[in-house]
Order: sequence, then C-alpha cells, then structure tokens
Amino acid sequence: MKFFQVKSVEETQKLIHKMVKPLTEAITMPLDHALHFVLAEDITVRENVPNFRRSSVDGYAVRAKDTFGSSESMPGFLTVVGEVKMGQVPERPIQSGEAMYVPTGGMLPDGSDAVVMIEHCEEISHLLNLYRQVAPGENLISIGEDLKEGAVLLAKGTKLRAQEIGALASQGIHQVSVWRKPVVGYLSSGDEIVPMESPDLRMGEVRDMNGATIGSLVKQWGLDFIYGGIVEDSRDELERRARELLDISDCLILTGGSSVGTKDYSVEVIEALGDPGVYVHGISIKPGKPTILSQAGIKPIIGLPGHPASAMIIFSLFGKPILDILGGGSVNHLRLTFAKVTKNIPSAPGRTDYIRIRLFEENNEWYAEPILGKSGLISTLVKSDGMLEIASESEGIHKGERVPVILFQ
Ligand SMILES: Nc1nc2c(c(=O)[nH]1)N[C@H]1C(S)=C(S)[C@@H](COP(=O)(O)OP(=O)(O)OC[C@H]3O[C@@H](n4cnc5c(N)ncnc54)[C@H](O)[C@@H]3O)O[C@H]1N2
Ligand code: MOO
Repeated sequence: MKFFQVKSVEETQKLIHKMVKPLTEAITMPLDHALHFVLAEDITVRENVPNFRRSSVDGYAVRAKDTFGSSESMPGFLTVVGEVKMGQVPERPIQSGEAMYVPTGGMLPDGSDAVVMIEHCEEISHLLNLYRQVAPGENLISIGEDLKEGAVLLAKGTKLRAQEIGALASQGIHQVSVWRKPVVGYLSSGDEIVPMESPDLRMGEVRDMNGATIGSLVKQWGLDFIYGGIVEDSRDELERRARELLDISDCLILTGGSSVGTKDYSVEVIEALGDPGVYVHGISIKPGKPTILSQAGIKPIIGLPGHPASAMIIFSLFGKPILDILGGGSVNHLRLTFAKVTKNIPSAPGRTDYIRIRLFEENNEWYAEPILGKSGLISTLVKSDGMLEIASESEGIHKGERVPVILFQ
C-alpha cells in the first residue's frame, strides 16, 4: 500500500495533467441539446455576420462629412430622401446633402458611412436639422465586423456556453460534433452512513450528505451522475460494488475510508481496480489531506475524504480539472474575484490551506470574512460564498490584504 506519501498541490496538479487522458468519442448533437458539451471539431465562420452594413441605432444614415461642424448652436441641414424598412434593401443610395431614416438593425443605403441618432437631430417636413456631427463608421456595424468569413469561430475543445450556442445559431449550424460527456459514478462508504431518505437516525448514524453534494457538483458541471448508493466497511463488498459501477462509468468517485484507519479500505480497493493505480494518496492541503487519485486504464478514480466539507472542496479543486480533461476540453478555471480579508489568518507553512469565506460589500469595497470551524463541517460551507488559498510557503494572510477568492456557484 502507498501510505500517505503526501504530495503538494502543485505536484498533484501536474500529475493530473500527466495521467488523465481525454475520452475522444465524437457524437453528433443537435444544437439545442449541445449546451456544456465540448466541441470535437474546429468551426469556421461560413458567412459574415452581419452580411450587410447595419445601423446600431435608430437614426438617419448620412455621409459623415456632411455633418462636420454641426452643433446645437450651428445646426447643419440635410434633405431626408426616404426610409429604410427592416429586412429590406434601401430603395436607393444617398448623395451628398441627403439623409435616409434607418431603424436599429436596418441596412445602410450605399453612399452613407455613418448614422446620426434621432436624439441628435430633428426632421421637419423632409428637412433634417443636425445638432451633432458624426465620424465615419459611427453607429454602424460593418460587414463581417462581428464574425468574419473564414476565421475560426470556435476551436475544437471549446466547452459550449450560451454565447457559443448563439454564435453557432448565427451561422445556421444546427448540429455539432461534440465529445461524449463523461459519466460519473459515485459510491459512499461507511457503516454509519444511511440513505438520505432515512426518517429517523439511530445513535451514531449519519445521512449520506456526500452523495448529495458531489452529485450536485457533477450536475452543475453539466455531466451525468450515477449514484451507486452506500457500501458498508467491507473490503470485498466495496471492491465488488466499485467494479460494478466502474464498468458503467467513465470516472468513479468514492467518499470515506480514505484515511489510514483499520477500516479505511478505499486505497486498497482503488489500487485493486486496475493499473496504473494510485498516483496520489495524501496531499499537503487543509482540508482534505487523505485524498486518493488513481487511474484504472483510462478511467480516473477519486477517493475523497469522508468529511462532507473536505469532500466538496477537494472535488472542486481536483475533481473539476480531472473531469474537464476527461471530457476533452481545457481545464476551466474556477471563478475568481478579489476581496480584502477582514482578519489575520495564520497558516502552517508546508501545507496549502483553503479558508472558507463570506463576501460582503462596504463603501464600494468587497471584503472576505473567514468562516471558521473544523474542516469537516458542512455548515461552514453553507455560510460561505467562496474560499481563499494560502500558498504552502506562506505563513498566512494579513488583515486588509486583497486576495483572490474562488467563488462557489
Ligand atoms: N490518524 C489519522 N487520522 C486521520 C487523518 C490523518 O491524517 N491521520 N486525517 C483526518 C482527515 S483530515 C480526514 S478528512 C478524515 C478522512 O477520513 P476518511 O476519508 O477515512 O473518512 P471517514 O472516516 O469514513 O469519515 C470521516 C467523517 O465523515 C463522515 N462521512 C463519511 N462519509 C459521509 C457521507 N457520505 N455523508 C456524510 N458524512 C460522511 C463520517 O461519518 C465521519 O464522521 O480522516 C481523519 N483521520
Ligand atoms: O482533511 Mo480533513 O478534510 O482536514 O478534515
């Protein structure tokens, strides 16, 4: 057994990048079901967007140089020669001294090179009084300014968010080739753990919280989750159930029994599931030191500490990059903000600490207030908006320091 040869956070991250390989099974997905999938192909822009010169305001299409010098005190004058209808080609071009009404999104007539907003002019029986000048290109979107034909729209490996789905729709692309998403299998272990539906607890029993928090994170990241239930502390039973679940999953998560007590079988079982086996057992981190990372063939296996808060933090810090890589995308960093800490936070050098914090705003400044409590307590996470990292070489953070905060979603 590999017995707690503790790795640093950085070593662990490097090992994850070395060990985890993407699942590369491409499937075709209709665009309206493609949210959170990872593209398996580069997509180039087929058509310019916009494919006509488009006004970005309600106003009058003009030649910019006809407006030069116009102001409230010295208005300029142009002749209004018509109106552009939405979705239609203007009836005629404009000449010098002319203007044409154009709605937001309407096509600019040839001859015009800018648009004056209606707030900055006044039409009185086909005569336009101009109270402002405009520069060439002002208030219009030129052909291909948004998306240029032939350019790479989205690179292979991009995880599709709402804005990418919109960009694909703009090109008339209604199905895409994406990587199949990893299916995540999960097992809770421990003689004391009972189903979350249990109405009454006997002394010593604990409802399965980890299945709920870990399952929720997996779903939040857009992946499929198989809850495999609870296994009592028996090595053979744990191995049998783990194998069964691993067969139908791409990644297996176990919680509990990750430490080194007499009934902590997780590491032995995980090692037995296949080669190359366990590559991390123990990280110099708080919370979550007894974390196990392993690989059975191409399938990652993660043994999370049993304490619910530790399990959730470790899964966010290391499970997320493992699943990002497995899913064929790049590692999506956790969302960050910056805030000033409200108290001195001491930390032991040689270990990376993750401190839960609550964010609040005062006089236009964001503050991070540490939520203190023992590492296992889920109540500390319920009160938290995020966590901050104290690097292993640091002895702590001083009150008033502005630091990055990893946000919980
Ligand atoms: N001698 C040492 N003992 C411990 C060490 C150590 O380094 N040396 N590390 C401690 C740390 S840190 C942690 S974290 C725990 C992790 O232990 P396990 O992963 O073996 O977890 P368990 O003992 O099974 O459970 C710990 C705790 O969490 C509760 N739990 C477990 N699963 C669930 C669940 N699904 N839902 C809700 N609660 C759960 C369990 O009842 C225990 O109270 O080891 C320390 N020990
Ligand atoms: O790592 Mo344990 O998670 O400190 O409680």
